[in-house]
Amino acid sequence: MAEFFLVVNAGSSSIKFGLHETSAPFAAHLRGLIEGIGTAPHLRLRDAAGETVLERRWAPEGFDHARAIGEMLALEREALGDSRVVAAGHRVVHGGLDFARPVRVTPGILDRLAALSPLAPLHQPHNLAPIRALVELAPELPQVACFDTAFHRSQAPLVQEFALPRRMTEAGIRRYGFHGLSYEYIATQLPGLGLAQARVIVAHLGNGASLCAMQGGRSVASTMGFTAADGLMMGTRCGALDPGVLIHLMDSEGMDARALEALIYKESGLLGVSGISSDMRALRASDAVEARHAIALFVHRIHREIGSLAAALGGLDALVFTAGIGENDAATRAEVAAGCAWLGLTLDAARNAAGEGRISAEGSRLSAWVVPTDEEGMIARHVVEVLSQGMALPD
Ligand SMILES: Nc1ncnc2c1ncn2[C@@H]1O[C@H](COP(=O)(O)OP(=O)(O)O)[C@@H](O)[C@H]1O
Ligand SMILES: CC(=O)OP(=O)(O)O
Ligand SMILES: [Mg+2]
Repeated sequence: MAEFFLVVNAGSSSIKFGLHETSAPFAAHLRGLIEGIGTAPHLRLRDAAGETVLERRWAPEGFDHARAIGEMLALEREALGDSRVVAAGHRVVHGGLDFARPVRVTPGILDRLAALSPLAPLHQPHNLAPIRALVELAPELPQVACFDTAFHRSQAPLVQEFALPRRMTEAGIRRYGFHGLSYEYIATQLPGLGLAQARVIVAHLGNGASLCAMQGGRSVASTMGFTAADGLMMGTRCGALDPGVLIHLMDSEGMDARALEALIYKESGLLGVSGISSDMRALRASDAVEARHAIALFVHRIHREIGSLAAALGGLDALVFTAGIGENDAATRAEVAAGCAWLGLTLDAARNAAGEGRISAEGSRLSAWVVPTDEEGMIARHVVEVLSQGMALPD
């Protein structure tokens, strides 16, 4: 009987899941994506060869993350047939101060992770819900939580600090950084590209977006901070914002914490600026001047932050694009690259249009790449690491 890991990666607008083999390279037997939660829910199920085997669409009303989890578990049961799931691995966005590596989930750990939900309101509750659902359905199933924040713990202590009073830093109000499973996976790919020791900025541009400065396979700095609201402009998040704006809105519009949370996480970014959509595909397809303006601001923020991270690295050798926009939107890559000419980047238009591997021109001082991320494969690898430390997989 075939055995698989169930891997679940709940993002802010999507749930990715897969049945992965239990040994390296942890190939996916089946991959599912439910995207457009909140806008236009759409499921695509792919087999091991990457062929689409099922597509489904739902009306957005009432189709929330809980509904998506229910659909995922039903599809998983249907797909398993005679096979079985021997462990589950989950992306959990915030590990706080305590979780710097993946852990096997226990009821006590689940409570500690739930306490971090206010620090990642768009993610943490959605990350924990499938864990709880599986505890109910299969209490004996080993479950492993893998953290987006863990990869960034290699950063120097100074880099992780805000200029706040010391007692606050000691209480854990620090820069954590996110998208760590994606960056960790990309780090495993860099040696194969001849970039093992290079100074690299990885641009994870999805619905959530961040940059990571990396060298020698480790995170040196990142644009995200205490929460996944910091740094770049995103689908619905504003990114870095003068803290004075928040105080002004409290004073002038009487906004409280919940109203500010909705503003900075759900009503801003590409959606708020364009007034059209949080989805880059919709903005590219639109003729509206507001769509072009939102994209221009998105790209401008990336330019600014690339400068900052290049400084943190003391120079830059390579730029890597990944995630939904980074992997699929050649126009965004070209616009980002145009603002990196001063760093010595020239794109090869044909390679950029092809969107795989090296996309910089011959002779470009700074090289540029498209590397598809694999957060799910990284999670499967962590499941094996964690379970082989503590216990054998159940037979
Ligand atoms: N073909 C495409 N062209 C342009 N943008 C795309 C394309 N496919 C996906 N995207 C963008 O990627 C986003 C989703 O990225 P993803 O990394 O899957 O997000 P998340 O994990 O945060 O839900 C979409 O909101 C959309 O903006
Ligand atoms: C941390 C984060 O922003 O994740 P996502 O891109 O999946 O929303
Ligand atoms: Mg994501």
